[in-house]
Formats: sequence, structure tokens, C-alpha cells
Amino acid sequence: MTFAAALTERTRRLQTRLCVGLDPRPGAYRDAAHLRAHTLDVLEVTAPFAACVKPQLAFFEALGLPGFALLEEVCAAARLLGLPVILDGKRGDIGSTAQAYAQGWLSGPHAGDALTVNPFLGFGTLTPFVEAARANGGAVFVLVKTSNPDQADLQGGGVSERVAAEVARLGAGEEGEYAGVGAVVGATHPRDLAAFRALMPRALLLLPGLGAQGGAAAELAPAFHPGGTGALASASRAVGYADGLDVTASREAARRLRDELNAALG
Ligand SMILES: O=c1ccn([C@@H]2O[C@H](COP(=O)(O)O)[C@@H](O)[C@H]2O)c(=O)[nH]1
Repeated sequence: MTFAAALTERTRRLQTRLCVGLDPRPGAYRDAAHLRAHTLDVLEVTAPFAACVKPQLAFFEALGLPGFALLEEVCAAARLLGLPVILDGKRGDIGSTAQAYAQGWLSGPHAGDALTVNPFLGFGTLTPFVEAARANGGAVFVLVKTSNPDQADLQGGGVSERVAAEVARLGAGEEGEYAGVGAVVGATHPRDLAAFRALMPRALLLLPGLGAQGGAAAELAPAFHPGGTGALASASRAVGYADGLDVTASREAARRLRDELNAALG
């Protein structure tokens, strides 16, 4: 089964549209063992409320070799829990280097089921990622309109809409309900969601920024199709550090966000 199909099946079966972000911040822990244990615990306790999980590569890379080992553990644990894995790496480069990124993050030993990719170098940079994802039944999430307040410096003036049109074009010929070419649109832009949903009718939308960045579940309904599929709202700090390092609080935060997203869909 492809990433898009598995994710949509899990969304329907568990009635959850929540993506749990894993951003292990070294400053929060006594040592590496503590960070590892808490990260794996958060993954396990939130899994029943999650459609998928999104490790942020920056936090694993920052740990050096132990970070890569932990990432492998996280990916393996997620698979045992039935959770599709989106690696948030925002990769993009000239073609030959993009190919190496694609090999590493979509096909290699640390591979996820999906990867976030950055189209800033031009649409050609997307090709190796899309090809690697297709070869493995995986997916890419192209940055269309990011959640940060200064995104409009470069993404305004119709740029996000141009990228959205390319996302739709790339996914157009694919079989299945949703294509393996999805898009990142910040949960902090609720008024734009309906337009991006219409521009990319068969793309999965990844909506980061729920919680800590001010994104509110109640405002995200326009990103979804009838039946509540087609989008995932992502929260990292609001789940992983809901109340310090208390994993019970993380589980309850995931449950609450799942319920809020479902309530927003009516
Ligand atoms: O537009 C984007 C794309 C990615 N992110 C990433 O998501 C998480 C958000 O963390 P929170 O704690 O939920 O704010 C983080 O890893 C970002 O790098 C994003 O925020 N916005």
C-alpha cells in the first residue's frame, strides 16, 4: 500500500487527522539516554491518537551519530505501531545533490515514508524526490506556504500559488485517491486553506503550526475533503512538551487535539 493510501486508511479507521511532531530538544534532558527514552515514550503514548508521525531531522542531526541511531529507532518503532513516517527535512538542491538527498531520506537506511522538500531552487529540484518516492510508494510534501510569519518575504506575490499549481501537476497522473505529491501549508494561515485545497484537489496537505505557533484546530476544516480526509494537522511542542516532560500530559494533549480536529469537521 502506498503512503497516501495507508495514511488515509488510518485516518478513517482511527478517526484522527493529527500528525505528531517529534522535535527532541537537547536542552530539555539530563543526557542522551533521557532524550531517547522520552522521545520513544511520546511516540508510543500518542500513537493511538495519531494518523502519522513527523520527526524533525534538524533535532536528530544536531545529536550527531547517536541522533541517526535514534532516528532509525523512531522509524522502526513507528512502523511497529502502524504509523506512517514523514521526515521533516525540507531538502532541495541541484539535481545530482537532490538525488543523493532523495536516496538518503526516501530509500536509504534512515528512510521515512515521506519527506518534506523545498522547491526554492526551481521545480527541477523536485524531480529526484518525486521519482524516489514513486519508486517506493512513498510521498513528498512540497513547501507551498510555510507557517512562519515572515514566509511572505519570498512566498508572497503569487509564488505559493505557482508552487501549488506545480504540486497539482506533478500528482495529476497518479492513481489512487490521493497523490504521492503533497504540500505543506501552515496551520497559521486558516483563511488561505480553502484556496489551496481547491488548487491541489488530490494532494495531501500537511498543516504544521498547530498549538505552539498559534494554529487552532477549530479553523482548519477548509483544508479537508468531505469525510475528513486529505489533510493532517501537525503539532510538536504542544504534544511532546505539553507539560514539561510528563508523557501522560503528552498523551492527553494528543487526545485533545485529535478531538478538536474531529469536532471542527462537524
Ligand atoms: O511551515 C512549516 C514547516 C515545518 N515546520 C516544522 O514543524 C514543527 C513545528 O513545531 P511546533 O512545536 O508544533 O511549533 C517544527 O519541526 C518545524 O520545523 C513548521 O513549523 N512550519
